[in-house]
Amino acid sequence: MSLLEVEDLAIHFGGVKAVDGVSFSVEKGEVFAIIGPNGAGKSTIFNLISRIYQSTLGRIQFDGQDITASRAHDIAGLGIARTFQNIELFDHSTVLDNLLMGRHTHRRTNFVQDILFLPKVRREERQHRRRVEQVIEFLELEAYRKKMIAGLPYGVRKVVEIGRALATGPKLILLDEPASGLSVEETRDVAFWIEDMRRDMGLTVLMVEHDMSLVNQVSDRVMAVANGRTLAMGTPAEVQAHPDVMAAYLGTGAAA
Ligand SMILES: Nc1ncnc2c1ncn2[C@@H]1O[C@H](COP(=O)(O)OP(=O)(O)OP(=O)(O)O)[C@@H](O)[C@H]1O
Repeated sequence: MSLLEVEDLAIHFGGVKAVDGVSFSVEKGEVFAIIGPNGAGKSTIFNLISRIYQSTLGRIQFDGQDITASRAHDIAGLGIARTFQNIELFDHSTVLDNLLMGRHTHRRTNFVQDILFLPKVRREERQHRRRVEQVIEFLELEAYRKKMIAGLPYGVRKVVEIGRALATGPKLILLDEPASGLSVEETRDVAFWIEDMRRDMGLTVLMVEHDMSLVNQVSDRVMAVANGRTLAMGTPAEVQAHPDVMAAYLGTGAAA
């Protein structure tokens, strides 16, 4: 069974069919990219999977469980983490604290146990810190651990955003335009990290991305969407050569 199965997913905002009957599945350990012109419905697909939006129609299954009606704040606990196109970090907290906040979905102790700082709480706290330290090492964030988010360069904040998602210990990570606003060198680093996430952490990656160099470098399969519908699915080369995809991008050159 696939790790993620999306069947006939649709959401309508008034008259706008933002997503209009999309089906795809992502296998465990796969890097799967969704591409498409602006307004195609890519972020809306992410918002449906992370349960920020409720679908009008369709079904989403994750790890053998129907999550179509799950609550957004239960999603991280199930093993799905995401990053946002517009970076959603706490600007006036340090890198370390932002990553520790990512761990809160795993809190198994209650308020009274926390106040008394029982051994169980201390053990849990050590586990959180261990995981966060692994993420800091993995993403080479040592130099920034005590720095406030607000003072960091954009490229570093993007990496911390990935770190916050990784700190939750997901099975599936949703990356919303991980290369947007990054330099060629920074994009190359993101490509290495995506490959390492898969190889060293056994993660499955679902990514929305406009940067075709990144898509080509890391994706096993690509789905192209336009006007809320699937245009083509296959290897990066197959999808970019598809006549409907070329027509959808005509004039933008984005898929060239
Ligand atoms: N909450 C909402 N209310 C109304 N319309 C919405 C809402 N969210 C998305 N849409 C509409 O759904 C369509 C798809 O938007 P979406 O943001 O998913 O596109 P996208 O492919 O992610 O675009 P981009 O590449 O520019 O981020 C657009 O027409 C958008 O205006």
